[in-house]
Amino acid sequence: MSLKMRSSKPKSPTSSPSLPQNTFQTSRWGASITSGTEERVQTRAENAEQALKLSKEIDSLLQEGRKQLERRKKATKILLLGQSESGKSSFLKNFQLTFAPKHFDSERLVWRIIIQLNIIGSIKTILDALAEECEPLGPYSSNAGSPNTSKSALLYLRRMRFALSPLFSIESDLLKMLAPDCTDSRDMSVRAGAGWKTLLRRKSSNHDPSESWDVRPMLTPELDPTPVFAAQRDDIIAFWNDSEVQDILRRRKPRIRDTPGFFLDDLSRIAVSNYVPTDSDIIRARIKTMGVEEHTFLVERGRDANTEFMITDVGGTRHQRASWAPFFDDVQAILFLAPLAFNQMLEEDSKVNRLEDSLYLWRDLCGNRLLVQANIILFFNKMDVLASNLAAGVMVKKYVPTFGDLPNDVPTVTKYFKDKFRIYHKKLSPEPRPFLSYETSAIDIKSMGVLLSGVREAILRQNLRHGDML
Ligand SMILES: Nc1nc2c(ncn2[C@@H]2O[C@H](COP(=O)(O)OP(=O)(O)OP(=O)(O)O)[C@@H](O)[C@H]2O)c(=O)[nH]1
Ligand SMILES: [Mg+2]
Repeated sequence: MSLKMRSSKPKSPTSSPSLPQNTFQTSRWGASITSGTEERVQTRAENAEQALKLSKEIDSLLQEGRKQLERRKKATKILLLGQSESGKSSFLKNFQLTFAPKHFDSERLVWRIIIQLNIIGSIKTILDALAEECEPLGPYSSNAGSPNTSKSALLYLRRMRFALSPLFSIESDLLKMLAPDCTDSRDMSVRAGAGWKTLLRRKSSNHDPSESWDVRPMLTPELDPTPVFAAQRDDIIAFWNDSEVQDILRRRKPRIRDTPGFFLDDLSRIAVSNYVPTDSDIIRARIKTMGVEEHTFLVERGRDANTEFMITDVGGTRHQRASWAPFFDDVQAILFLAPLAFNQMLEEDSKVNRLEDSLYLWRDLCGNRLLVQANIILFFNKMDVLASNLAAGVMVKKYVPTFGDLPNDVPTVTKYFKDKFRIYHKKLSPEPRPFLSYETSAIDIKSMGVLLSGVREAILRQNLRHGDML
């Protein structure tokens, strides 16, 4: 629909032959019939011009609205589901990296801060582990602690705690700004729609997007951990590599290397003043999702350039799952992520095994009548973690006795659990539907790019078949 104005543009009053130029026309006191008429004509002309401008603006707004609606109709609509830490937000980042790399790039420095907060979290985990060993009666006790630890460990702990205190005060200030509900970066979560990325961008010093990412400090000095990391780099690396610290950490579970957002092995590269996160760093950065986040972005290149993605990412902890259902409607595919974490417990409930929890969730989804028409694709994510666990000698039968004496290798273990998911899918689906599953490692960005392109194609084909995309 186009909004057309009936009036045509009137001739300019100054060009009208009926209004001869004379000095009174411009004189304030020369008000005359002639000038009054001219004023009216001029006002009318201005009004008409304004109306025309408004009409054009409305036209272009309507056109933009129409385009948006068209894009939305053609959008690829995906819902990411799965327990907390299953990798949903990492999938989202991979989608953005694959289909909207410029958009992904524009957020690079925002992720630097999250990665730095992740590192502060890991340092705190080490200090806590040391404190439990060396100061069992609290930080003011003179007790040397467990017989396994030396007096020098206690001194080391106290020295590092003091040396790194500026980092902890920056952590506290950053969290107040980003995630006021959290006091520790290890629990850092941001509410959907809180606009934390925008907040960080706004706080950044004027970054010129035409420049490559550089050493420019992103935050005001009091809020920027970068200089402190750069100054303490060698001490932090030595602390992390200290043999006594490593001994203490070896006795603890979960292994610090298995915790999300672990970057201590990369300190020599990251704790520098000109650190810019790599794509892979960004995928590995950890921040918990709270609530439901809807992400919309345009495909930036290729034959589908300018078509839209709408990806809904949800928080996966148990108490958040009730909020998923309203988003089941109107999606073309649900990607369900289920890491084969047979040897781990949920963070929010240490009595519940993660794999069992994923199976429960899967059963609920398969049997859900609201989802009878939905395309559900299952991803056994974190395959690299499974492989490293099995390589380290973790035995499946210790956690899942029915696994028995089957070979404790990746193909057998994967098939064993995949069959369980397949059986529930067949038994509980209200109507027969194909069982689609893939094994992934969301931190392997190259393979993810290929896989996600395939997933998108499949989703589009499916919709073409149903006529929705035409
Ligand atoms: N090693 C490894 N780490 C992964 C993989 N997928 C995700 N991660 C990491 O696991 C952590 C948790 O991933 P997220 O994507 O934040 O998990 P989530 O499902 O969004 O979790 P919630 O937001 O709490 O529901 C992050 O640090 C990721 O980098 C994977 O395949 N392998
Ligand atoms: Mg998340």
